[in-house]
Amino acid sequence: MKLLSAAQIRALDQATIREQRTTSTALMERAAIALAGWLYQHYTPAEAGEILLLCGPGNNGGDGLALARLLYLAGYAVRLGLLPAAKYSDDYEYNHHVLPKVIAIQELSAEKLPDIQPGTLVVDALFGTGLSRPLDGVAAAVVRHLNGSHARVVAIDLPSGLLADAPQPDPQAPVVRASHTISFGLPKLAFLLPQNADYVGEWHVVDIGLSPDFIAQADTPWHLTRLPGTGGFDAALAARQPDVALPRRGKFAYKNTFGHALLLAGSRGKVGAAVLASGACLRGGVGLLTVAVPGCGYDIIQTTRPEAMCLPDTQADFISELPDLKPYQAVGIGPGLGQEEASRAVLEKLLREAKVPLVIDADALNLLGEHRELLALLPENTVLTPHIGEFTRLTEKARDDYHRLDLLRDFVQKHKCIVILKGAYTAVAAPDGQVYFNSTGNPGMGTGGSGDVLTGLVLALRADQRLDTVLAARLAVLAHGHAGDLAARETGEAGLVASDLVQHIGPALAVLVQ
Ligand SMILES: NC(=O)C1=CN([C@@H]2O[C@H](COP(=O)(O)OP(=O)(O)OC[C@H]3O[C@@H](n4cnc5c(N)ncnc54)[C@H](OP(=O)(O)O)[C@@H]3O)[C@@H](O)[C@H]2O)[C@@H](O)CC1
Ligand SMILES: [K+]
Repeated sequence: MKLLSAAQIRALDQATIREQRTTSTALMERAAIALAGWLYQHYTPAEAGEILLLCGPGNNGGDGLALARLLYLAGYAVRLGLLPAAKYSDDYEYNHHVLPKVIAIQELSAEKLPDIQPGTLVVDALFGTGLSRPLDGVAAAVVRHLNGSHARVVAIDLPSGLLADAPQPDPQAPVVRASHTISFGLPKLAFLLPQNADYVGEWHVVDIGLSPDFIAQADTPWHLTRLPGTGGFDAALAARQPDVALPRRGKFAYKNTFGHALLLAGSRGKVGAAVLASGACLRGGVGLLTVAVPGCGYDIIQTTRPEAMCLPDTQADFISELPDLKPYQAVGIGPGLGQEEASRAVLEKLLREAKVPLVIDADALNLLGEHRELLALLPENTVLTPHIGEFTRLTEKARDDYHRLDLLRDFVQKHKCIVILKGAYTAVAAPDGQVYFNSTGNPGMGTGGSGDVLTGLVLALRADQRLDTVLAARLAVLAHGHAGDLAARETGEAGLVASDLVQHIGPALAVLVQ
């Protein structure tokens, strides 16, 4: 699914009106009906209490006015706080005109702020995608008052003051802190960035029938990868056509189709990383797996992973030798590797000699960060799986999340590689600069070894001869997160450990088979 800029969303609204021979007033009514439907589902009139709708002068405010009318008609108690302005949008004017006269209206001013008690349900319809400057004056006073009130806040389309697709020009200007944000048709890039989490709260998408043709043709580097069906996501967001699919295994498929992977992992005290990554690789469907470990890891791998072959290094504590690469269709390096000079030399030799896809993680990334000259050796289509700290070591400290996305796109385009930047909405960045955010996973996955599991899974899918690199990376990230969601249903988020992820990779991948 694509994520569009504010300018594209405005064009999408216009295209929808044109193509469907409707009017902007009718489209606003659809938006209001969808919002009302969401509110009916989440709050009965008794749970909602008297709802305060704060409306700005544009179409976001128009949505708020139309919603107030529908809520009133459905038996909810509502009152309005309207921002004074020199000019109002036509659909605002229309919806103001058709308001039932019994609804109480307060004109907002800095001197006379609305009564908001802790727990009051407030709908933020001040500004949406038309925000053209940081909030000041009455609008800023109202938002500060709202943020200080401990109200329950549902934001329409965007929390007011937040831009859909760019950093805030004035960090001092206030932004509404919503509990829920309800977006029309598509989520917004801003929702996926950690710096906005406190403003956006939980976000939801309601379908208002915006032009599918316009969306299909829109050009954007930003995408969200969803699970097929309804699993774990908003119904309106669930992919009818899956965003990515794992091809079914043919009846006569041979294990060569699924490849022979080599994993270089582990050092004294960190052989567990090799165990986790190799387990994930096996559960990820690899044809054959060989694990190269330091001598101290030999018995461990042979015991815990009887399905894998094991190559013990002559060094007991760390990896110092690169095996002959001929038998393998993909090579992964990094989990628990340590940062010994001998291991760095193995990494360098691998980068120079490998003719097959590589997956680079953890300590191997730290070695690349410390020896950046090695980046020039990265074979095309190598997959790197850094978390934010590791990515910073490879590039520079980002000013904010948007700057980090710029750094990410520059990096993959320069090095012709794929970066899986791990986080709440893990981003898969492709060499052409396209970025695919992930929609699965939960905070329980922020636990030791979770990254090792992802590396093993990416390695398995890179060894699969049927998949291209970007598809393999997107599938691995989606299945990894879904495995975490399945596991958390049994363990809870706090009780989730990386081994649980390995156990759930099979069912998580099965959902993606088409
Ligand atoms: N189009 C459609 O069919 C549909 C659209 N929909 C809804 O429309 C929303 C977009 O509406 P919109 O374009 O009217 O923009 P909106 O966010 O209401 O604000 C613009 C107004 O605010 C003003 N203003 C801006 N910044 C300001 C500031 N800092 N401080 C003070 N004023 C400021 C600005 O003034 P100006 O910049 O012109 O001076 C203008 O008057 C979208 O988010 C969705 O909710 C849905 O109904 C679906 C159908
Ligand atoms: K809003």
